[in-house]
Amino acid sequence: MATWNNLDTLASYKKLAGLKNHVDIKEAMSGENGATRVAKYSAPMAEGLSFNYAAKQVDDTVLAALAELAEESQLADKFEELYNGAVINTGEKRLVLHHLARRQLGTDVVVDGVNKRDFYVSQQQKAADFANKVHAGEITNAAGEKFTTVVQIGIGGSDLGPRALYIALENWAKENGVAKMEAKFISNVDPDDAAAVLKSTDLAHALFIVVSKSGTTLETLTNEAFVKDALTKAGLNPANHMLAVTSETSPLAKSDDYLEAFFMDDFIGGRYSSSSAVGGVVLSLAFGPEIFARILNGAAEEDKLAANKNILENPDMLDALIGVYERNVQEYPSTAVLPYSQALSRFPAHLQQCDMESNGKSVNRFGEPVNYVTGPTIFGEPGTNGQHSFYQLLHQGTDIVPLQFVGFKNSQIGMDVVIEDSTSQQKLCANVAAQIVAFACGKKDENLNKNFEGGRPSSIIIGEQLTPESLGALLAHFENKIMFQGFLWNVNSFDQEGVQLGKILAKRVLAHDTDGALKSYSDLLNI
Ligand SMILES: O=P(O)(O)OC[C@H]1O[C@H](O)[C@H](O)[C@@H](O)[C@@H]1O
Repeated sequence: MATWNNLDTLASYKKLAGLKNHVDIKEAMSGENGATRVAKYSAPMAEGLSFNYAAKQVDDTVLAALAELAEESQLADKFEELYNGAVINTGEKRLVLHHLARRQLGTDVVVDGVNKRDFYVSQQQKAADFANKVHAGEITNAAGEKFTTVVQIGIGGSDLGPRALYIALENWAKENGVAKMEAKFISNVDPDDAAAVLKSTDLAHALFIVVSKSGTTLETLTNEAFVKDALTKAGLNPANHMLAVTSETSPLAKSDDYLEAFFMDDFIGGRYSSSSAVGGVVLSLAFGPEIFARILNGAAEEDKLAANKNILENPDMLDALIGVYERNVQEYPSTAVLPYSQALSRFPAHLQQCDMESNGKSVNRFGEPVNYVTGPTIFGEPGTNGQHSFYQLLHQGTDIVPLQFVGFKNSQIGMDVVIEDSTSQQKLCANVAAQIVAFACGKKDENLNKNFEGGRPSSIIIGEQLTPESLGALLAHFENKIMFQGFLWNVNSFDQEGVQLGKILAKRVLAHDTDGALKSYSDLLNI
């Protein structure tokens, strides 16, 4: 059994803390040194991806200290315990089994007589069979016509991951002849969200998936009622158009109002649920079950690498360790995720939840306050768009923001044009290469307003093309990175008590049970 200790009690952490500013990135990345580092500091990921950390503030000395930290904090042992079914989510006393939904790792985990691997596989099979029947026209609307659109109703983890994955493969699927149904998403309780989607959707040919692990989320239940109302007003029977994805213990599971229900369980956290039926049903309907299976395979391949004890061969663990060095030793408050891929436009939004809801904690896994900083603020946008927006602060602002770039050598659609001797894809990739060096090396100018200090660290994940497999590997990389960081900070990354208070107060506002400032704001907003 691994032992769980606070980061600041570890001898290896104290050693690491002595290496503050050990590497001058500007110097390290200039001239031939830079070229040597780019070749040397790269770790293969699954599915042809690679994690290049040449422009991070590391050298062999820092890496050796990070390896000691990984060993002393027993990261690999903790991961092994997690996927073999230990109660890692101490706050809710739950297992953490999203890796098992990808089938590859670990022994069989049996809870209350149920083999969990078999359970997840059976739900995937059920989603696959259902999707195949919809595509074949064996499951149709009341008029016997095929469904053409699928609309997911969910929020947080029941929206962000599946939506990011759908958008990531939408064009790829069309290009590769596997686009089966258009997918849309309703998440916000703002009535304009549901209204806009409903107005642009052919209701008679649409399937709606109500996705809520708990089955109690206000926004989702409200939007479900909103959609049912629209279906009824259109003369359609909601029971012929609605599906549910929920946990077996949720109130939704007991309803007969759905054409079909698919299940996950309490051992898969909302923000880690893309690999379960939460992502599986919508993605199998949109692209076919084979494509969803390919995403899972990519994730499973990355998970295998995450089990490696050697940090130089474990890009997920290494990324996590470098992130903790940046956060706790270098004291950088935030991290930007910058995919140079329009298809990944919602991936940073997914990571915002996955990372900040997991590691935005002030107490350790035993409920005691920690004396060090934990999860950084995460934000991001695709490049090159971000360059024309917030990169000013990243280049010349007073805070240093570590950067995580993602880039692909090839586009998904392949349509391109040569303008001034280069393709658009080449321009995209040229920009990410330029940014890494600009951030690291800077450029001296006598005019301080035009001076670039440099010394701003970044890493890049490079792939051939964004495919189902590489997307799965990318998803798993960040999930595993976040998990390892939670282990290092000794926090429970798998609960989210911090979201409760706002929900409780909103209920009080709606019940007119307010006083003080809550009453004043309620009045100002005309509630
Ligand atoms: O899937 P649900 O139970 O409806 O939950 C949806 C989301 O809402 C909650 O407030 C949590 O903060 C998220 O972790 C969760 O993903």
